[in-house]
Amino acid sequence: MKIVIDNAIPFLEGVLEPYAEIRYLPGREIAARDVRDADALIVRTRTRCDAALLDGSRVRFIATATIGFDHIDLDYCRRRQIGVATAAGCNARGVLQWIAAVLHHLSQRDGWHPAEKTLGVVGAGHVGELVRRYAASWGFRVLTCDPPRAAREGGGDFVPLEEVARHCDLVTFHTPLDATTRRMADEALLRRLKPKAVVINSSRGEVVDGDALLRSGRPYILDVWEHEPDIDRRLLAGAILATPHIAGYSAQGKANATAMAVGAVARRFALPLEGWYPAVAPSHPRPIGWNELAATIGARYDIAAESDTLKRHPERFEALRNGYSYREEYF
Ligand SMILES: NC(=O)C1=CN([C@@H]2O[C@H](COP(=O)(O)OP(=O)(O)OC[C@H]3O[C@@H](n4cnc5c(N)ncnc54)[C@H](O)[C@@H]3O)[C@@H](O)[C@H]2O)C=CC1
Ligand SMILES: O=C(O)C(=O)[C@H](O)COP(=O)(O)O
Repeated sequence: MKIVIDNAIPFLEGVLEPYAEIRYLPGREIAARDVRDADALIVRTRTRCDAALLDGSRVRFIATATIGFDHIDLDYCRRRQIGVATAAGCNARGVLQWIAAVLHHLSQRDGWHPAEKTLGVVGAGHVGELVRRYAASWGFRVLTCDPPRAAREGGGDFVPLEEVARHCDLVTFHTPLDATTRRMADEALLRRLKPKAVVINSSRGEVVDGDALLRSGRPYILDVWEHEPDIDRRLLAGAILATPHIAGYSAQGKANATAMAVGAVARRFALPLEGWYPAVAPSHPRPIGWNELAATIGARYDIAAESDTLKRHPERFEALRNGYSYREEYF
């Protein structure tokens, strides 16, 4: 058996070698000729898994060590009977920490307390639901928009996007990228936001129309970008904070992702690796009050310094991600 693996997936070297021939390659460079004789792929967001990559190959299974899966053509895989496994929820707490750092930075910069602000959460899955819960505990009034959940759960505690736009001082996007969410923050929506409402995007760059965002004059903070790693320099320059798609880069999030990918491959090919987990200290999920957060987040995660680095060196977007010191999850 042969498995082709993105060489930036951490904690993986040596784990699958006893059971398969392994080839590590940079995710962006994995090409059709590399996967032709592979049985399985373990990828990240950097490998587009579609007909161009997979036609004529013998790949039967793809595990992605990421939450998002918009880089995988699921219809094609279904037609070709290629199994796909994702790492649902793996790094949701990493993103929560990024959001906490963002909110704390804004509160310091603009001199407000969460009790004075309404936060809109668009998409309330693994990430959005955590954000909604913690933000409410910090004192924000939280309005949540998630039409698929509202339909499934019969309304629930959800509001239409229109209401988020009308009432929120900050709007954070946590949807997958698909046909319903591509450019959901378009000219029309951005125009309906409050004039000083801050747009925060850590979902996928394509969820927010970057040109429209610039034209709207709304302040914004971005972790994800259209056309990564060749990001729009005007958009970068105008961001309050700009980070290189690392919101989910916590040590525990990466460990979860690798373990979930290994577990999926082990189940599919009957390898004795069920329950394998890397030697990484587990996270300790716990509530954290706003005061404790304010007193600790700066020492744990200097998001302003990270943003300065990206602004000075946008050409290093991918290198900054690949050389990232994964953050520890401490709540
Ligand atoms: N920047 C980063 O490092 C990371 C980014 N992500 C991105 O964040 C996204 C969300 O992650 P999870 O919460 O784990 O996904 P999830 O699948 O658990 O939740 C997504 C939620 O969005 C909702 N949704 C779908 N369409 C919607 C629409 N049109 N309007 C409003 N809500 C809608 C779904 O009903 C679901 O509840 C991922 O798909 C991924 O693209 C995830 C992890 C790290
Ligand atoms: O999990 C996701 O979805 C993400 O966007 C990741 O945190 C970033 O993924 P990679 O850099 O590992 O592709």
